[in-house]
Amino acid sequence: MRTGIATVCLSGTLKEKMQACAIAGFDGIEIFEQDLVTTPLAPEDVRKMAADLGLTLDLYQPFRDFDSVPEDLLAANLRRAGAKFRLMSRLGMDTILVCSNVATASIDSDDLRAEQLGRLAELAGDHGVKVAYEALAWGKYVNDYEHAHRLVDAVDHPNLGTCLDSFHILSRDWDTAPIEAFSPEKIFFVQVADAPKLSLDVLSWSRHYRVFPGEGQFELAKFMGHVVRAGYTGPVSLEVFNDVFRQSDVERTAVDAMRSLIWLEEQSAKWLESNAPVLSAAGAAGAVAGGPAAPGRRRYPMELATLPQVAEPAGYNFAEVKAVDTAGLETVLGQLGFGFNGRHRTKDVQLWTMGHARVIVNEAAPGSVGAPAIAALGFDVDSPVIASARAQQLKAPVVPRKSQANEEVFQGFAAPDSTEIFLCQGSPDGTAAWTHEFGEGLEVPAADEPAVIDHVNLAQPWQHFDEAVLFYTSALALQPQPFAEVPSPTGLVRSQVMLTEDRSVRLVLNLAPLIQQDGASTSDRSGHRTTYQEHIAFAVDDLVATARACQARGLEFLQIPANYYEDLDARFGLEPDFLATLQELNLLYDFDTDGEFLHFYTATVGSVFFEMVERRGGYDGYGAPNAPVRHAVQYDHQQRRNA
Ligand SMILES: O=C(O)c1ccc(O)c(O)c1
Ligand SMILES: [Mg+2]
Repeated sequence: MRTGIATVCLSGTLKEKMQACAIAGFDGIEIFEQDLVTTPLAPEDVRKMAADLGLTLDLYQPFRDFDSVPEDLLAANLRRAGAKFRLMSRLGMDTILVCSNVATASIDSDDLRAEQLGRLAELAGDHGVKVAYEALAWGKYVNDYEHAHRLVDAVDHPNLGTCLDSFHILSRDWDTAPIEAFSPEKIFFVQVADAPKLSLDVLSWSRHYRVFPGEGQFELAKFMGHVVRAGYTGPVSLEVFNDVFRQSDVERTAVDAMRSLIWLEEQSAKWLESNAPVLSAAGAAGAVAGGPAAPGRRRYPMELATLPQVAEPAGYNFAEVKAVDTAGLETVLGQLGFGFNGRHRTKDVQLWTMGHARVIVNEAAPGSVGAPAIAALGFDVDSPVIASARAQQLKAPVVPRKSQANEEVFQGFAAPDSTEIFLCQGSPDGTAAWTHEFGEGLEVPAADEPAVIDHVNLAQPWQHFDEAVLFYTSALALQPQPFAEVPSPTGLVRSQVMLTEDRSVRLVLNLAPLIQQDGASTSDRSGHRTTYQEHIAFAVDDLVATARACQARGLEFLQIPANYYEDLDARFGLEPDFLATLQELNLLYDFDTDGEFLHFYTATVGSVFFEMVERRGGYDGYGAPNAPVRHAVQYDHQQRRNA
């Protein structure tokens, strides 16, 4: 698959964008007119720079409001087109994108459109260039890709074809299957963009909220499957208008973009394999009569690369918190019921366990880190080597892990928020071999609480949220859920759950408010996380008993306001004794058709706090109605601490 990206996706000057695209490994680019008009480089210099960088210049765009116009305007439009065709020859480019007309003063006649597009195709032919006609989702009369394609067929000129842009097609919910019947010579270009499902007018949605494939909710593998089956072999090019990407670090965004195409290529191959067309009677000759046709691998003109295959992780292996002064963390873990399982033989780290929940406390060198924070997560996978190869092919940055002989070597990567992700060998009984490297001979029994890590909640810098969704989807095979928005005193917190089918891994990504509670910015320009509160949640069988035991050990609970319990009672009409117990112990509660949820939070240590949860029945959420209470109480604490 030939990869491409439109310059409009990225920040910076044309030169910076081109360099970033080359570094990220793109085959080619689309040049947006704005980027060309505003560059001091001559078209010939742009052409040379692209050649030097190994980039093809695949598409010049956009050319607007050409069709469906009165005769006098057509003459002006043809003159305008001629100028652009001459510019393209200086750039060495052969394809221009022409969008369907959005002007209200245009004329609704397909005959007129076909005639005018025919004149444009003639002129393009004279200049040796090609016109790719795209139906904008908000085009005045042409807003459906099949309509655009019918016009192209009616004109039937070798210099006129269509541009298929997944956004314009999927935002309107058009069926993508008819693409397969298009003649591949008439598909001049394919653009891909994903998007979250929003109820917003389609133009605003398109211009501000497109995201890279895998970061939104469109069925792009299916779209691509139909494109591949049509026989298209040209570039698959990202065209993502996004307010965040346009102001983020250009090289980093280009890598995120490239990752999305590598992933989409694999997903498209998978879609084709699992949706292989049933062979016709003639095609199935030789197959057992009447039997189902074998869904064998079919070859298509476009070659699709695949990646090392990984299953979803089987669970959390460990969570690691890091601090210079670890005393506060040790106290809270002990009060929660964790047992100290000794120090590592060669590293300055401690192991704390409760049931199968393992927390590593990393004693950082003075000055190396700020407040205590979540530093790393370990996931159980079938094969750490295969999972690591996959992550590397998806351009995940490798983190070196120093280790001595006889010690388990973890394969590790930096997630977009700089949390280190380690791929560990899973075991059927949930144990971890590496724990032998801790406290040899010092057999401290873990508490008898059968706990596991239920979920981990990580704050994401605002400019890397979408990148994180794609990272965990593509590298770790977690499934993104639709995002929610939680009101907090510092803003609306975007919260998105990533999970495995069986829920053995639940990872919650929260968009850190721009200004955190102490007034500092949550991330510096490079996107490194500073100190937004994050947490690790453990699941137990009997939360009330756990809370009482924690209370007896002196745990400082997050104090929940009385108003909350009045509201709970109003909403659920709880049994008075039960309600009194919840209030006495600062427990939060939720109920839905699947089951019940009880949970509590600890006070915050540095930027980390802990949560204990009990899931009853099939409750699958996280107590979302309680999240605003948690945010408000934590904010209040912070204010008082700062006062
Ligand atoms: O938003 C637009 O106007 C616009 C322009 C060119 C495109 O290719 C496109 O998909 C949208
Ligand atoms: Mg487009």
